[in-house]
Amino acid sequence: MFFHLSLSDIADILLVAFIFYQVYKLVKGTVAINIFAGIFTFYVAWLLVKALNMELMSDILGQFIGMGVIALLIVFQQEVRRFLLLIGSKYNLQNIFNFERLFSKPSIKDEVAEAIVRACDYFAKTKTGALIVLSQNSELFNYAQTGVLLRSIVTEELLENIFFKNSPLHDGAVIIADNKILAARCILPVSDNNNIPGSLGLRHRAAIGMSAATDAHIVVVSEETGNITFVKDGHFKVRITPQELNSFLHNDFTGFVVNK
Ligand SMILES: Nc1ncnc2c1ncn2[C@@H]1O[C@H](COP(=O)(O)OP(=O)(O)OP(=O)(O)O)[C@@H](O)[C@H]1O
Repeated sequence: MFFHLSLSDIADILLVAFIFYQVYKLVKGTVAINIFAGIFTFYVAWLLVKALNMELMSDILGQFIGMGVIALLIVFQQEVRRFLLLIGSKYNLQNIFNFERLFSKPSIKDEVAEAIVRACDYFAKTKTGALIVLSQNSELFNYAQTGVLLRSIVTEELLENIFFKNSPLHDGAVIIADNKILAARCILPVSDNNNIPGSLGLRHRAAIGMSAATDAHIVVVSEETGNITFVKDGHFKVRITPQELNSFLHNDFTGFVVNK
């Protein structure tokens, strides 16, 4: 079968691929990826029934897709707004062609892990509350935007300065992405899980909520007890040692006992 591929067809395909990539990058590692996958499956099914000339089925699916777009816009109006804002932001334009990130596995640099471990050890000894989010595949830019964007290198001194009680940035969470401190004073989603022990307050609930909503790993240091807690996938391990923290930061989860 011969088909003609014009320049505008190529531009069309590239544009669609580009938009899909941007949407995928935005939702990768968050719960929204499931919604994205669901919509995509629905759309493919619609194309299939249309190609097979199944008129009734394609009509029903077509109606659903037409209404679905409006429903999605209403349900996700905040996210859509942020997404549109994001497109024009300087940050995103700098990273828009970063295809490398899509295929590379996130890894933490030794010096970054070391700075985090030393700072957390200091927080534990001085009973300084801290909340540090480590991005994995998701950029977490939406969450970073709730705080103060820093984009600075990770040092023990800077982390200690941020969480110092009188610092204007000490409230909320620090987000570390791509081995940089992306933002401080960020607001995280608080978990409403009833099984979380009452001894764990809002800081820990925010860490657990964040780990359930995204693929991020979170380190919490309690102001009350000085305990270091590591959180991932909605699970947490309380009272970890600096050595354990170092292993977990390097994605070695031997000994990560699951608590819910
Ligand atoms: N949604 C949130 N996002 C980010 N940070 C939060 C959030 N909720 C609370 N925090 C941080 O947690 C602090 C309050 O911690 P709280 O004492 O309630 O928690 P905790 O888990 O008992 O911790 P600690 O053991 O340190 O007392 C706030 O000052 C703020 O810095």
